[in-house]
Amino acid sequence: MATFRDILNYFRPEWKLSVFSITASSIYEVIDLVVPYAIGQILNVLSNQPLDKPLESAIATVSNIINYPVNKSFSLGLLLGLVFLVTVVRAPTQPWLTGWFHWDIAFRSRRDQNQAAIAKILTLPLEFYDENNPGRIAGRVARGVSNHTWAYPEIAGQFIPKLIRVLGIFAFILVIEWRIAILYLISFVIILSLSLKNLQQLIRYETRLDKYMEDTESRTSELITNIKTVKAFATEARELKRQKQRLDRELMVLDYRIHVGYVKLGTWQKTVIQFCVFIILGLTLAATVDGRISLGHFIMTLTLSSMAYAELEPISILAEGFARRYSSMLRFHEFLQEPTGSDSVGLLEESNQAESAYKFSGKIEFSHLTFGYDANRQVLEDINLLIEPYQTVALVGRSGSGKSTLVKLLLRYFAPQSGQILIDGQDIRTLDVGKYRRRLAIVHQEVDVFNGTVLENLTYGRPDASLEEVQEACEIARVDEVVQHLPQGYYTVVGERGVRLSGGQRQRLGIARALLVKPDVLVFDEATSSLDYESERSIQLAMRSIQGTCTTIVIAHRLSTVREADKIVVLDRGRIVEVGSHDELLRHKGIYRRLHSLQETGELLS
Ligand SMILES: Nc1ncnc2c1ncn2[C@@H]1O[C@H](COP(=O)(O)OP(=O)(O)OP(=O)(O)O)[C@@H](O)[C@H]1O
Repeated sequence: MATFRDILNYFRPEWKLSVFSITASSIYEVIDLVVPYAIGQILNVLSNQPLDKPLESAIATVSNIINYPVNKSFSLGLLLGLVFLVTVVRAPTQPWLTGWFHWDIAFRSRRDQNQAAIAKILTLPLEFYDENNPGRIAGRVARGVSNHTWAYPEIAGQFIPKLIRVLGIFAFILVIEWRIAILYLISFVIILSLSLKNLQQLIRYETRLDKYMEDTESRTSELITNIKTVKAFATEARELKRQKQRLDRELMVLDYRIHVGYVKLGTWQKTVIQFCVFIILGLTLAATVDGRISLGHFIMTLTLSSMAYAELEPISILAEGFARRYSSMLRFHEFLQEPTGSDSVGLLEESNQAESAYKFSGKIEFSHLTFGYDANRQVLEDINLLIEPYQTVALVGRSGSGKSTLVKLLLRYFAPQSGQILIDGQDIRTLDVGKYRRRLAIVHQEVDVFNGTVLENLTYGRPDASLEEVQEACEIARVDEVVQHLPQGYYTVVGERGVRLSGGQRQRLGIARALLVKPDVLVFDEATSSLDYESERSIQLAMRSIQGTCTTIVIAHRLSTVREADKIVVLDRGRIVEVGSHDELLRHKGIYRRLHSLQETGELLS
C-alpha cells in the first residue's frame, strides 16, 4: 500500500532546495504583511496619534545615526521607505528565489520518476502484462507523474507559504488585541478541520473514480489494439454502448459525489468566513470606540483579517486540488511498488565487457522439470530431455501441450516449481540472467518491429554489427529480397510511422535479427508459420547453412518444417510422450504419426 510518505519521497532527492524555496516563499508571504502595518502607522502619524513603541524607538535610532531630527515628515518618509523595500525591491527577486525553484524541483522529479517508471516497466514479470494491458499501465503512469508535477508548485509554492502567512497575521493581531486574535484562531481551526474531514471523504470518491477511469482507458486501449476484430465482427455499436456505460458510471461519481461534495464544502466555508469577518468587524469597532486600540490599528486589523480570510479560499482550493490528485499519485506509487520479476536483478546494467560475456557449447538438459502458471494446475510435468551441442531439436504436439512454456522456462521468464534446466552442466538459475539471455535468441510467431529503420531493427540485439554481417544474416533469412524493394533499402523507416511489413516479412526480419547475435542457442517459436511454402522451403535450406554453429530448438505445428531435425520431441498435456527422428517416430504408431498423417492426407489414423 502506498502512503503519503511515498509522495514526499518522490521529491526527496531535492529536499535541500525544497526547504530553501519553501522558506523563501513563506518569508515573502509574511513580509507582505508589513504593508498594512506601515499604512496603519502612517494613518496614526497623519491623525496625530502615537506610533507603536518599537517603531518609535526604531525611528529614533535612525534619526540618531543620520543626525536628523524626528518630525512628522521624517517618520512618514521612513515608513514610505519601508513600504518601498517590501514591495518594489522585493518584486524582481521573488520569482527567482521561489517560483523558479518550485518548478525546477517538480521538473527534475518528473524526469526521475518517469525514469523509475520505465525501469519498472522493463523489469516487471511477464505475468503482470498478462493481467494489465498497455492502456491501463500508461494511463496510471501518465496521470501519476503529471499530478505530482502540478501538485508540487501548488503545495510548496502556495499552500504552505499561505498557511505561514495566516500564522503571521495571527501574530500581528495578537500584538494589537488578543481577544480578536483568539476569535480569529478558533474560526480558522474550525474551518480547516471541517474542510479536512470533508476532503477525506472526497478522496475516497476520487480513488473510486480513478479505478473507473483506468477500466475505461484499458478497454479503449484494447479497442485500438483489437480494432480489426471489432470491425470484422461489426461490434462497433456494442463496444460504444459498453464504453458509454463506463463513462456514465464515471460521470455519476464525478458529478453527483465529487463535484457536489466540493460545492457543499465551498458553500459552508464561504458562509462561515463571512460570518467571522462580520464578527471581527464588530469587535474591532467596539475596541476602537472604547479607546483600547487606535484608528490606525482599527484599519490595520480589519485589513489583516480580511487578508487572512481571503487566504482561506485559495488555501481550500489548493487543498481540494491536492485531494483530486492524491489517489492518482498513490496509484502511481503502488505501480512502482509492484514486485519486479525475480530474474530482473542486473538487467538494467549494460555490460559491454566482451571478456565477461558467457559462451556455451549449447548442451541443454531439462531434468525432472515441473511447472504451472497456477500452483494447482501443472502445465509441464516431470520433463526430462537432453539436447546435445549444435543439435536441432523440434518440439511438436497439440495446441496447449506446453511447448512455448518449455521455451519460456529456458529463457528464465518463469522459474520451475521443481527440477532444473542445465546449460553446459550449470543450473541456469545460478547464472547472471542478462549475460545468459544474451547468448540465446528467439524468433517469436509475432515479430515486434520498432519504429525505426530496417537496419536499426535488424541490429537491435547487436548494434555494433557490421554491414557485411547484416547482409549475410539477411541472405540466410531472405530479408535481402524484401530490402531490395524498399524505397531506401536498409535505411527505410518501418513500424509505427513508416512502411508496413507483412507478417511474413516481419518474420524474416525477426529471423535475421536473431541470427545476427550469433547465439549459442537459437529458438524458433513457430517462426515460419507466416511464410508461404516456397519461402519456408528456402529458409529451411538456408537454416542448414547455420546447422552446426549453434543449438537450435524449433517449435512447429507444420511438421514439414521439422522433418530434418536431429530429434523430434512430442509433448502431450505437459508430458514428453515420444522422442526420436522423423523416421523413427513414423515407425512408432503414436501421436506424431497421427499428426503427420493428418497433415499429409487430411485423414486421422486411429
Ligand atoms: N501466461 C499464462 N498464464 C496462465 N496460463 C498460461 C499462460 N500461458 C500459457 N498458459 C497455459 O499453459 C498451457 C500451455 O500453453 P503453451 O503456450 O505452452 O502451449 P503450446 O503447446 O505452446 O500451445 P500452442 O501450440 O497453441 O502455442 C495452456 O493450457 C495455456 O492455457
